[in-house]
Amino acid sequence: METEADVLEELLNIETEIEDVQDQIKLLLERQEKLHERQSELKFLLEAYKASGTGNSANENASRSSSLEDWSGSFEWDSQADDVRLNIFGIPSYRQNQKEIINAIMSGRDVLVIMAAGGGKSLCYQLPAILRDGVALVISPLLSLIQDQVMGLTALGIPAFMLTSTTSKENEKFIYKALEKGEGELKILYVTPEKISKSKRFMSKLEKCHNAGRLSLISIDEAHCCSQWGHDFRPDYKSLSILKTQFSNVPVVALTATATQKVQYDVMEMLRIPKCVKFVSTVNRPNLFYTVRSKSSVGKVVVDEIAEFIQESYSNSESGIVYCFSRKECEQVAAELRERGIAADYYHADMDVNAREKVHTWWSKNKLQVIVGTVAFGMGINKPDVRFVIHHSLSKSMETYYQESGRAGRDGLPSECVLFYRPADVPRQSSMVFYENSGLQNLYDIVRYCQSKRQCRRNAFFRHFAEPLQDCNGMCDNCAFLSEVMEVDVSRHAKVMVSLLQDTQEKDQRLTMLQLVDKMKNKKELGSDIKKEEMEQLVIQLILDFVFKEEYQHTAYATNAYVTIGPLANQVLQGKKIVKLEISSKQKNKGDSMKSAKHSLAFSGLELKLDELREKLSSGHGGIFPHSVLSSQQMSMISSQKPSSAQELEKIIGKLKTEKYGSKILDEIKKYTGSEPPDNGMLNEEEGSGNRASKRLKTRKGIVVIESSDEEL
Ligand SMILES: Nc1ncnc2c1ncn2[C@@H]1O[C@H](COP(=O)(O)OP(=O)(O)OP(=O)(O)O)[C@@H](O)[C@H]1O
Repeated sequence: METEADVLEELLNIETEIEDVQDQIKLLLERQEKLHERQSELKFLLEAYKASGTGNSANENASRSSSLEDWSGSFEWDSQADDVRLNIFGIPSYRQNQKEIINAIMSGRDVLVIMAAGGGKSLCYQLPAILRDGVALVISPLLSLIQDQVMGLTALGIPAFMLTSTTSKENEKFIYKALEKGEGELKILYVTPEKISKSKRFMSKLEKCHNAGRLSLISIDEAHCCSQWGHDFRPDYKSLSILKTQFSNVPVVALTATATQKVQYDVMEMLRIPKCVKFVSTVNRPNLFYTVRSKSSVGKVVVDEIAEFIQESYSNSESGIVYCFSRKECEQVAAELRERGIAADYYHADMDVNAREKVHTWWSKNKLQVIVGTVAFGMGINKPDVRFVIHHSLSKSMETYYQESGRAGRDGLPSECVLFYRPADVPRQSSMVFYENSGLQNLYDIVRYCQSKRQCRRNAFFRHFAEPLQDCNGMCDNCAFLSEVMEVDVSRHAKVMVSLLQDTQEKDQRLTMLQLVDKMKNKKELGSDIKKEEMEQLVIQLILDFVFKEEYQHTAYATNAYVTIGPLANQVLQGKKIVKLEISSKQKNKGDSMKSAKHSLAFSGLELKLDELREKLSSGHGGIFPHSVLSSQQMSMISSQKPSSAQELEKIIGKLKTEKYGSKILDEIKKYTGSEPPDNGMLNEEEGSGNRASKRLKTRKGIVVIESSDEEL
């Protein structure tokens, strides 16, 4: 006979089960959304494969245009464009996609350009701006970016101006006259998006310029700021939709370094350019070496390790950035690096503009080696020779990390990106991003990147940006150091953890991640077979696997993140879900790892430069260098990495004398020139008749072995 208590119990059980089912439905719906997203990405990829007609070559698909139109052919402006490129910009040849983009713009089409940092986006709109009649309008989000661009263009003798809060009355008058009446020389005008959204006066002058047929093109830099899904949404970018509506016959060029499929669609919609020609270059940055290092729970140890890394690897004051989570942390880390003898200063949004500008300028002029910044130190950094970007803590998404780490090596030379990861940093970030669109999903993606000890870091980027995989060439820690990683079954630990958390919740109590790990220490039945750090890793793994979830509580001062039971917790309790953790069985000596990384970097740097030499030497000389010196992948990797001067070459190859691989490459050179390199001075290129290519090789080798040379390549 059922009693009232029995009924009540069953009712409670059913209610709990309903909640459980609802959680699972939510989870499945989220999963469905992700699958839909991936489905459309894969369809896009398939189209790209078909368009290239290759079916399976990742490299050939690294650069994609959305339409089958051929923009690489001959156009009537070719010779004029070549002339401007060479004689005004001083650029000897186009990089991947540049010519095609210029041709599409010159043909009057709207264009969306996705090109990695340092890829050369500016030329794509600046060159057509010079070729086309009239004034090109460029919208760029930051004053500092605009100032740099205008300064650079002015130095090249191009009539470029900006209309911002810093513009003098005199210049403003000149600009308005030029727009309205076509008086004076104005080819490129930079404004911030606020000008479009807030200045009626400016918009009316622009309209007059357009009505007189003098608005040549509209370029929108950092176009991802249009999208709420992007990592840097700016409300003022929304108002840019007016441009295409008002000036429908003027080509719009939207440019950004990164945009997922979702962001691309969003940008096209926002800017009203649905039929634009899309040029997507690879996100691959072959010169960047990606590493994730485990981060100590002791703050001083982390700074010690960062300082050691900088002093060991970049003792010649090579520039770098250290990204921190908070303003306070920035100031602290900068001070501690200074105590350790490193010229470092901090940069964050809480400083006044002058102080920030001063730090940025000092760093740009190499008077300061390291900037320790928050995300505020972001767009507008165009220093080409940043050799390392260190993340003192986790970024909030893969996109943000790609952008921030991508500030390294814009000059194409080998550079390092190191992320210090500690599971305890996850709740710090999650309590900041959980209210953002897809904030947690995005954060968990980068957390997966950090937790993995096996997956190629580069592949994680390719997957994230839905791009065909390319070879990493050993340029990430997981590919370069095959440390022994075991997949350990920790289902037993997970079960105990779930029970513990359930018990706590039943008592109406909450636990943070660290409190949960702390309580696990007292569970004698588990022994001590997994360490505290691994236990932390396990909590995060369980969050990623939907066994746990994070919940937030606001206090007057902060938002706290707690770990609570997630939709798949019962599966673990019932033994239906196996939980595995990647654990390094033999921790590699960090010093050794970094040294090998340096060798690997130096080697790849040498190969980059040697391939350049090989290409140059073999052209017209029947191939003096054998292909065996370099793999074809390395050669294809090289083609986009051209050193522009002997100085660049020298810097890399200067290591020949000391680095492990130097002698190997010297031997190769000897083999193919048949002689020792001259150990003083350089051979005159015009000297002698004999094998000129071989002499030129010796000449290059002169650069290799001699400290100084100003010969241009
Ligand atoms: N075809 C080329 N050959 C050699 N150098 C080039 C070429 N195109 C551009 N560059 C140079 O490459 C550097 C980076 O170019 P640019 O500033 O346009 O990059 P970007 O794509 O805008 O990068 P970011 O997104 O980081 O701002 C500049 O110094 C530029 O002069």
